Amino acid sequence: MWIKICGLSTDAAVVAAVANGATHIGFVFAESKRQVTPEYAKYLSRNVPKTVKKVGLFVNESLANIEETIATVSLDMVQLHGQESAAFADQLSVPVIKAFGIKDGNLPAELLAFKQHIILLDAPPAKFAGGSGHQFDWEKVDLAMLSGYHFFVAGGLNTDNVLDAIRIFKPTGVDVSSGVETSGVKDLDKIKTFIEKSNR
Ligand SMILES: O=C(O)c1ccccc1N[C@@H]1O[C@H](COP(=O)(O)O)[C@@H](O)[C@H]1O
Repeated sequence: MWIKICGLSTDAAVVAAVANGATHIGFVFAESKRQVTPEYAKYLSRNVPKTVKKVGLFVNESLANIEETIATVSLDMVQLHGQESAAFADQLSVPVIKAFGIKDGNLPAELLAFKQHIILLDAPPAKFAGGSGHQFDWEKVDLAMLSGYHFFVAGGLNTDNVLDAIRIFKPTGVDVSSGVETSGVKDLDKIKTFIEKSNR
């Protein structure tokens, strides 16, 4: 199971994610209360082993700026959380996770064009493009449409519901940000519990 802990902005949270077995860690470079600069993400990454994938999250950012951040931080992957096209994703130099906000359980037709990329299912955008802690309507999703895709489930996951998400979707991975926070700050115990439960 891929386990991605996203929106990291402190050494303690990075250490907790890595030490407890996260396979992916995420840094937000888009507008967000979790936004970090490329230089700071590079600093936070200094002791992260190569086995843990560093993912940079962007929303409708230019190709040039994304590539510059990939180089500065040595990102392994990028997560595109806006309206980026498959043609845009195809041009990036590292593997891409493309996020889709799922409304009323409807998977977008666009999914087909992203077949060679990794998909991330999230709640529809609210104030920001993501990271709202909101869940989408799991029961309405046509799971057969996800056959053949590598995909993360995200959106409002937490230590209480991650096992249900895994049971229902049988995803390649799970992704969390708000659900491992307390009062808006990454909670080291919740990170540990989330990873342990995801690995069950
Ligand atoms: O985390 C953010 O602040 C963020 C900002 C803009 C776009 C996406 C963002 N986060 C991603 O949203 C999903 C769901 O997050 P949550 O667990 O519901 O808080 C996840 O992929 C985050 O990486």
